[in-house]
Amino acid sequence: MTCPIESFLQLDYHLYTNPIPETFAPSHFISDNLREELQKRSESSHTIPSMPYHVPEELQGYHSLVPLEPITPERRKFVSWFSTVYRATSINDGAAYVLRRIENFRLTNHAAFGMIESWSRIRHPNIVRVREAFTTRAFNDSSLVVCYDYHPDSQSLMELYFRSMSPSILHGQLSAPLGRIPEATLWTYIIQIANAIRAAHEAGLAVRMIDPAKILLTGKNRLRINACGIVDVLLYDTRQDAGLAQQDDLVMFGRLVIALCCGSITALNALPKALEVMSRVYSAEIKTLALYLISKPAPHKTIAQIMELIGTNRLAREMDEMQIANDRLETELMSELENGRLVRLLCKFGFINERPEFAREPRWSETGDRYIIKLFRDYVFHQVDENGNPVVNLSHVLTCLNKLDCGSDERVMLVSRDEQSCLVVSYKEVKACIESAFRSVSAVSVQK
Ligand SMILES: Nc1ncnc2c1ncn2[C@@H]1O[C@H](COP(=O)(O)OP(=O)(O)OP(=O)(O)O)[C@@H](O)[C@H]1O
Repeated sequence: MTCPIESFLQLDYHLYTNPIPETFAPSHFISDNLREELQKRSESSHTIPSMPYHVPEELQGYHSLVPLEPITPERRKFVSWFSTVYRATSINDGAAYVLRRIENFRLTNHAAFGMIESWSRIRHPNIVRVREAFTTRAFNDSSLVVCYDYHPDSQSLMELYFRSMSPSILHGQLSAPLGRIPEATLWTYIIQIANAIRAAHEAGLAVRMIDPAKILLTGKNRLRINACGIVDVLLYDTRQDAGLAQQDDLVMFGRLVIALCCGSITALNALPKALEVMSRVYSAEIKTLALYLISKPAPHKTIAQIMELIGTNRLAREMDEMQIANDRLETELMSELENGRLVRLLCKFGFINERPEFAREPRWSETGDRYIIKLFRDYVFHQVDENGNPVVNLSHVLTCLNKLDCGSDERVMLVSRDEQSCLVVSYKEVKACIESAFRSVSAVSVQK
């Protein structure tokens, strides 16, 4: 989770959708699940821990720094240094980013930042984008800071699959894995990680850290390798040949696959037992792939070959799933597109109806175009039943607004509240009235 500090305020997401009128057709709006997911992301981007924390007010063009993890005594080291991750807002574009600070790190060779530049040129859907790096004394030490894209409400594979487990499982006593990852999901993960490694290797880089704590799940089954480039800077002086480091990537990848299959990060310490668990639970192909990944380096052992081992069938299936997910999102987007259009129409209504400046001039709203708009507003929103009770029918409202927006020739009978006047007009005519009334309001308005 991006905000693991427990005392954060929790929102009840369903308050946004309840109560749902009986006539409410859910297909008019994005699904509750997607709304909840997006709402959580938005909330994560704004939450701050309630416990006190000390951060510089401004840091090389970033402000509003917020730690994304509690600073506890049992912190793990990042290579040989302690690190802290902050969310921060950029002064340049107002967007949120992640700043990973390596504490007490003294940069001896400025050329090391060349590696960050190389990483920043990689734009890949399975790699958290690297933005820039700098050193700073703003934390009262010499710190290295690397800036990454921020993925709100993401969770690392470590948090998702390993941290909630009992210490015996974390420390290698393998039993049937708790919360076993379905094989289809595992293949999705394998393909995405392999794809990220492929992008890095093709650019002549090595990922150097394929660790469950540094792989983020940023959406449903969507992985991104995080914290790229830092190890290149930290170990710049003792850097390894890129080819050897790339071979190491494949071994780390194999270890990760075994850990995910067995539900233990130390599964490799008892390899025969781990392989037995894998054979029991997963297909032979996963075991073959994992064994090949952890095998000794060889000239032909490359990420391209791993892709071949994964097989075109699986890659094609993954592509199908991605396109289906894309279609689903486009459909959801379409319904919100309609809503955006309708909100603009409603705003126009709001600007025109019951303007207090014209209150002393009833002719403004009681004659011509404006009168039609007033009656139409009543027709859309203020319907009553035979007993005079309000009718709240969202479908009626949406249908009318859609017909209005497209200027349909369909006619509608508008009746005044005192039932003394009655007009038959087309939606097209009402639309023209709204346009003209809106134009006359905006002509005398002070544009902001
Ligand atoms: N780019 C990012 N976008 C959103 N959240 C992130 C990003 N990078 C890290 N985080 C979140 O910040 C927190 C700390 O990240 P970090 O990589 O230090 O993980 P960690 O679990 O503390 O690992 P370690 O034990 O190795 O320190 C995690 O909750 C992680 O999900």
